[in-house]
Formats: sequence, structure tokens, C-alpha cells
Amino acid sequence: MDRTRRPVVAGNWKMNGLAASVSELKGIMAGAKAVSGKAELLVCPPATLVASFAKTAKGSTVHIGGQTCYSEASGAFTGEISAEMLADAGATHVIVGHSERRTIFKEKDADVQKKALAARRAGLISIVCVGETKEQREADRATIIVGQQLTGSLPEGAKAANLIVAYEPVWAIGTGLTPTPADIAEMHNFIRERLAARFKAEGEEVRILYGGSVKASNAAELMAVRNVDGALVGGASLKADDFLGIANVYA
Ligand SMILES: O=C(CO)COP(=O)(O)O
Repeated sequence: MDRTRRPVVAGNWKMNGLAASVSELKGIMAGAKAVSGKAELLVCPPATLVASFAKTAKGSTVHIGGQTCYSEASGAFTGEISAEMLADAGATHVIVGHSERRTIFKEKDADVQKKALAARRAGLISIVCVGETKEQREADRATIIVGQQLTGSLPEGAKAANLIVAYEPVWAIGTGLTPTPADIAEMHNFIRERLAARFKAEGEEVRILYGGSVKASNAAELMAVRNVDGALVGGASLKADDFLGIANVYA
């Protein structure tokens, strides 16, 4: 397993979770001790829970993040939440450019890049998501698409301390399907090369997460792939036991 970079196991709760879900966060905090020192744990609940979760997790080894942010710091943008607001609520990270944001909310690479820059302005670490659709992979265009997304979405001058990349093939999200370890290795190596070409030494240090149907039963195999520096987990992050089953790969 590649341990030159500190792994991150991140949970993206998507539009799931109510106040009572703090019990799952507490369960994650209790189990986090086994992996602390070896991997970073991050929970990204819906925006309504960021402040309370950050308060609950304060002093623990579990970080709290947002799932998106707007590029402006404040103003007449009804319904939006800025990176500064997430930071003020206690978040340390924010996911940007998730495929659901790109598809359902029509976010373009340029929007994602602005959000990543906003995250940096606010002192947050951005997790920039990229990934191809099934049709694009079948047409042998997966690396072309991911290359374009990286070019358009990553902020200039990124440092490993404020950027994480997540490779999430759209067809693997919530489907139970995953690429083969060989396909993941090929894509993560490609992303690493692009990061190194653009950000030089910093690009070698940026963590590259894999996301898409990660669960406890496949985590060991997927996390063992070269240049896979952790996981971005959807469905299996909602229950503490499931999430810890993945994180424990690094225990
Ligand atoms: O979209 C994801 C994480 O951001 C992955 O979701 P699943 O783990 O449910 O496939």
C-alpha cells in the first residue's frame, strides 16, 4: 500500500441525514481512534448539519466538510452557502464538482474551479471530483474526459495542503459496480502524471481518492491500488459501522 501520502477516508452523505444522525457521527468518532495516526477521516453531512457536527467532532480526529459551496463570499445569492460560511461553521474541507452537481445542477469545469478557489480563499481544503460516464468509458474516452476536467476544474497554484482530487466514475456511483483495480490504477496514474506536470513537486503530494461503490468488502482491494490515497464514500458512509469497516483498511 502506498503510504507516502496520508490517506483520507471521506464520507459524502449527500442529501441524507437529520439531527438524530449525530449518533452515527459519534459512532465514527468512537471507532476513529483505531485509524487515527494512519488515515484522516472526514464526514461531509448536508449543510444543515455542518455546524452541529463540527461542534460534536471538535477535538476528535474526525474532520467535517461541506458538499459544495458558492464562489462568492457573501451577497444576494439566495439559497447559496459560501466557503467562508462553511469555515465559520467549523468545516475544514468542501467537496466541489461532484458528478451529481455537474449533472443535476449543470456545474461546468469553470464553476468547479471557482469553487475550489473560493475554498482556498476561505482556508478550506477542496476535494475536486472528476470522472467519466459509462458511454465515455465505452468509447475509450475516459482519460480524455478526466484530463479535460482536471485542466478546467483544478485551481492554479494548488498546493497539496489545500487540494484533494477524487476520481469517481459516474457509472460506479451508487450502482455496486467498480472499475477493475487495473483500470483504477491506470486512471490514478494518469491523474498523478497530470498533477505532477501542472503542480510539480506539490502534484506528487496531492491525495487522489477513489469513489464509487466503495464498501467494507471491496475497500482493501481498491485501497491497495497504487496512487489510491483513500476513498470518497457515499452510501456506505451513512452508518458508522459501514464507514469504519472501510476506514479500518488503514488500521
Ligand atoms: O458519489 C459517491 C461519493 O461522493 C459515491 O457514492 P456511493 O459510494 O454510494 O457509490
